[in-house]
Amino acid sequence: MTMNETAPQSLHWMMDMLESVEVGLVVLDLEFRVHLWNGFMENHSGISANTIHNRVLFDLFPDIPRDWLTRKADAVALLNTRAFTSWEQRPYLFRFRNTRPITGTEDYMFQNLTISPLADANGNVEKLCLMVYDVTDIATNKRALERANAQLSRLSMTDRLTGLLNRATWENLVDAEFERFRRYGQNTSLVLFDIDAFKSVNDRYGHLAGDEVLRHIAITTKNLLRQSDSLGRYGGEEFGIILPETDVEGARTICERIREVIERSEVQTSAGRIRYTISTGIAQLTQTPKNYMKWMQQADDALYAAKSSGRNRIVVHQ
Ligand SMILES: Nc1nc2c(ncn2[C@@H]2O[C@H](COP(=O)(O)OP(=O)(O)OP(=O)(O)O)[C@@H](O)[C@H]2O)c(=O)[nH]1
Repeated sequence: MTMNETAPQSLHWMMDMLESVEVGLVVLDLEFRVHLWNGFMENHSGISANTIHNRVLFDLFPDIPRDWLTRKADAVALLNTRAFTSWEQRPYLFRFRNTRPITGTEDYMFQNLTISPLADANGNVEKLCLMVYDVTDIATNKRALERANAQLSRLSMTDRLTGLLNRATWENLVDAEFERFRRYGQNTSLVLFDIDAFKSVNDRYGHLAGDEVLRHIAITTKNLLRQSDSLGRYGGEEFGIILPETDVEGARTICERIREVIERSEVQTSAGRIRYTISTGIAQLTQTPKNYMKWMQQADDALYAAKSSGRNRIVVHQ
């Protein structure tokens, strides 16, 4: 406002600005009746200022969390201070459709909200101003970044071909299980298994078909295990399972089931139908091994014994 302007003129301009600013402005009295509803609010709600004038906000917006907003507004009026809520605490107050073309992936407009006290000439707070900021772009970017980060950390823990835990991640779990045993002495079994004569599968059907066999073994085995068991791809055609709270007899039963299901399966590949078998070594954790690597060595010795005694069988480390 400059000195030359008359007050009504400046008021007119200011009202124009309030009308057209890209922020939602709502003035409410302490009964939540609406006294100002700017263009932003009209455009996004489809409700005109004339319609909503003097109406109680909650009557036209039954979705607004009444208790929450009342508590906030009471505090603002009582303390005569502003309150702020970000989209991360509450994605939106007014359920407006997202109209941004670029961030059209989100259905609703994300909003930051400020509630300001409006005092009269005597300093009494009788009205409140809600300022509604459209932060859909920021929220969408942040969410996309979070999703990308989550995917990256998932990728760095898993094997690309089979989606199973990769060697490093799985070995860490073996180590953790070993430490748990040292403390609590629970039953735990470790399993290593390996596809028999996999080289001849690759030689006969090609590497891509070999890859399909690896995916088949991953899905088949995973479906036969419990959520609490940890399955990993240890090497090329070698896999490992940690079976917590499982003694050697339990482990043998599970491994026998896996062995049988695989022996009966036929993998449909682009190069033809492939049948295959696996050899398995089991080592239950006892006081003997000094570290988890020794425990893995025991399972690997058992696997070697299964291979050298004819394949398609299970050997338990004694
Ligand atoms: N298709 C495919 N083959 C792989 C992959 N990783 C390792 N291999 C193959 O797995 C085969 C392993 O061969 P070997 O170690 O001789 O073992 P094997 O032929 O299974 O014989 P045994 O284990 O003694 O029964 C090799 O031909 C590797 O090329 C992979 O990611 N994809």
